[in-house]
Amino acid sequence: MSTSEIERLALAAREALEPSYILFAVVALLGTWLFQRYRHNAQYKFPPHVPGIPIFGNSFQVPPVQQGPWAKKLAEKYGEMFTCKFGDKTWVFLNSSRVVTDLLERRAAIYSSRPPFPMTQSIMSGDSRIVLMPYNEQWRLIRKVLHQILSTKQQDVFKPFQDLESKNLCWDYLQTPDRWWAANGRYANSVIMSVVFGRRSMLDDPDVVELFETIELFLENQQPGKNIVDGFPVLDKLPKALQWWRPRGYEIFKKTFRVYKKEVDQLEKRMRAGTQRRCFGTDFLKSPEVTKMSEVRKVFVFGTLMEAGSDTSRVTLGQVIAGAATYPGWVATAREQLDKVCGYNAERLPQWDDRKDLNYISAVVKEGFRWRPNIAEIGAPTMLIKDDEYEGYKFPAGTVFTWNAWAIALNPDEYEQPERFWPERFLNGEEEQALKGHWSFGPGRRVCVGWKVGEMNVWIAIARLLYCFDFAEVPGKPIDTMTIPQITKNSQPFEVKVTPRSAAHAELVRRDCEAASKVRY
Ligand code: HEM
Repeated sequence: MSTSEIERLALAAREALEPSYILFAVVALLGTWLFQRYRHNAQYKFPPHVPGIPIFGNSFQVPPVQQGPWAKKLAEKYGEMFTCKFGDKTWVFLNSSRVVTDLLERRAAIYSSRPPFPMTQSIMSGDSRIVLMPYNEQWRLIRKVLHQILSTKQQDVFKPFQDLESKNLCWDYLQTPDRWWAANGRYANSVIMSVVFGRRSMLDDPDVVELFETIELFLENQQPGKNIVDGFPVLDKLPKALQWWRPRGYEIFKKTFRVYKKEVDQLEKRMRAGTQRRCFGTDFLKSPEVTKMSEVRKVFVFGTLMEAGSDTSRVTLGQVIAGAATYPGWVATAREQLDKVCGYNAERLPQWDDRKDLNYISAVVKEGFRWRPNIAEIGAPTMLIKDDEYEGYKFPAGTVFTWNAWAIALNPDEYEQPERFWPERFLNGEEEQALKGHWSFGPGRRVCVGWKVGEMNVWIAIARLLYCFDFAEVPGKPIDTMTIPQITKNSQPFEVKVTPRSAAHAELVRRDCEAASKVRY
């Protein structure tokens, strides 16, 4: 190719990147696509539409964070179902347990896929985050791997780590009570790190801090309306050079991959040196499943475990603490049971074996999941893969459905006095059935694969914290439980005063928990 030809092509490429050309290409592509979609969807019938604007629909109405209260208000206006448009995606919000059960559970075979997310899944996650994978063979393969480590059969693997780490948690609360949020994060992360990588994590571990940063980057970008290409996946067909969001997404991918891979590299190094104790990671790296995965996918299996296993328990512990500070009445009831089992004068910490005698604590944990479902405030979107009809509506394949978590959890038709933290509502003989009575782990086949680990993390930690510590609102800084932020950049989402229940309880923590903070592996 001659020099002048190269110059001509370079000029053409520069011109192609002019904003007016990009705009023209985007509008032409979107216009054609939307027209086709409009004609296609005209044959179908949806629940009431929330009015939006042409092309973008409701994309600019949805708040960037804390969408729960927004979607709850709409449910109050529209009833059991309503429809929104986010870009070219049609979302149907399911606002009652009845319709969630009917569609996402009973018809799970066709309601369990995910819509395409070119930004958050393809670019930012190298197509490898299980939570966003379509319902296909790759999802099944990874789900099976995760199930092997997280299922209820694995309880005995997790219990000793949860025992040790929750003692360390009590120790941290005693030593640095104002760092309770960081302590929750360390606790949850260290349980999963111990099982998966055979190593603990300590308070202020820079790798843990970075991990929580990548989680928040993902959560921020996953909000509907945040990335135009996730609203209009057709834009992914533009030449890569015209995709202005791509470099930002790729930077996030690089950071996320680096954070995950660092742990995997260190694990492999310890394995080569013969110093690594057996753990999930050592077994997984030698398993036949791993040979069917690319390097990125393998690293993301580890990353998913670290990520999903850390933030969720940290947040739920925070919710129960907020519930204790704002509705202290139930704490007294919890302590009646705890004191009866563990002693009225701080004789010993609650143990796993006490669980059968501490059904009130199991009810507290369930109420903690229900009360303000902060992990997925408007649920997680699933995609219908086949046309379907329901109660007079006709949905095309490709429609997105979600359970409106905040709206259901706070609906008085579903729960009496829903805003109140009231564990008694779960004292119904089903205290040990952690998935029953709320949707915080999601419905149907995409139900959280780590629910048992998460529930156990919260159970033992809360039993011990409630036995040993008091939680109170800070004078002049009441906790607004309806607006506890989801994304906090590693700072605590609200202020709370943590003090030992008595000198005897402080002494118990010193006696039984200090040693846990010194264990190293
Ligand atoms: C502590 C409380 C936890 C809560 C409230 C929670 C909540 C959720 C929710 C709402 C979903 C989405 C469900 C759906 O799409 O329908 C989910 C998915 C998931 N969770 Fe959890 N989770 C928790 C703990 C954990 C733990 C400890 C792990 C792993 C160590 C974990 C791993 C996952 C994974 C891998 C998925 C994706 C599953 C899939 O798409 O097939 N979670 N979780």
